[in-house]
Amino acid sequence: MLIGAPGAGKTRLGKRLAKLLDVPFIDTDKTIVAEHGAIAAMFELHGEPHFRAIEREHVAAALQNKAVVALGGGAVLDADTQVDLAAHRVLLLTVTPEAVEKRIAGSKRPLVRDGLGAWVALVEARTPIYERLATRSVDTSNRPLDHIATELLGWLQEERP
Ligand SMILES: Nc1ncnc2c1ncn2[C@@H]1O[C@H](COP(=O)(O)OP(=O)(O)OP(=O)(O)O)[C@@H](O)[C@H]1O
Ligand SMILES: O=C(O)C1=C[C@@H](O)[C@@H](O)[C@H](O)C1
Ligand SMILES: [Mg+2]
Repeated sequence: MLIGAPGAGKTRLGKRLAKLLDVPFIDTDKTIVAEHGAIAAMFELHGEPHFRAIEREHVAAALQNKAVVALGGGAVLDADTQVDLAAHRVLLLTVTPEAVEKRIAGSKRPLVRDGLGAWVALVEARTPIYERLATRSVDTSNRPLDHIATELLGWLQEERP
């Protein structure tokens, strides 16, 4: 399971890891969009609580699979998801504000549309939760994702504790 801030690299790294492990890749943001349309529109039309409830259903379904799963940045806020993650290897991806600034420029992500200040506030508030749930943490700020993926491969191939 991959968790972490918007722009940390969960989707990109998740795809690479799944390929290396030869298992499916599931991105809960993508499965939500496939069923309900754009996330930004869901936030606008129905509000964040509605989105979180749907996100929880998608996370619960995704965790049933033997797959690499990238969770949306805020999925860890759900109490049931926090409980579920205890049974999985959870990789936290971190990134510095400097590095993420380029990545989220012009972003459609609804909670970081107001720029880097909003991103920093969001990440600061969530960091205790991310760190509590993670079994391992990797910073993606200054390294190519391919290197990170290779480094993690051995860890991921180990049996789950
Ligand atoms: N290690 C890296 N080096 C350079 N660019 C990166 C790195 N990791 C991710 N990026 C870039 O940052 C952007 C965001 O990556 P990605 O979509 O994988 O993040 P995410 O964690 O899935 O974000 P979200 O929570 O919004 O889904 C992409 O444009 C990607 O190319
Ligand atoms: O950090 C968040 O709360 C979000 C991150 C994205 O992955 C999406 O799940 C959505 O835009 C909300
Ligand atoms: Mg993503």
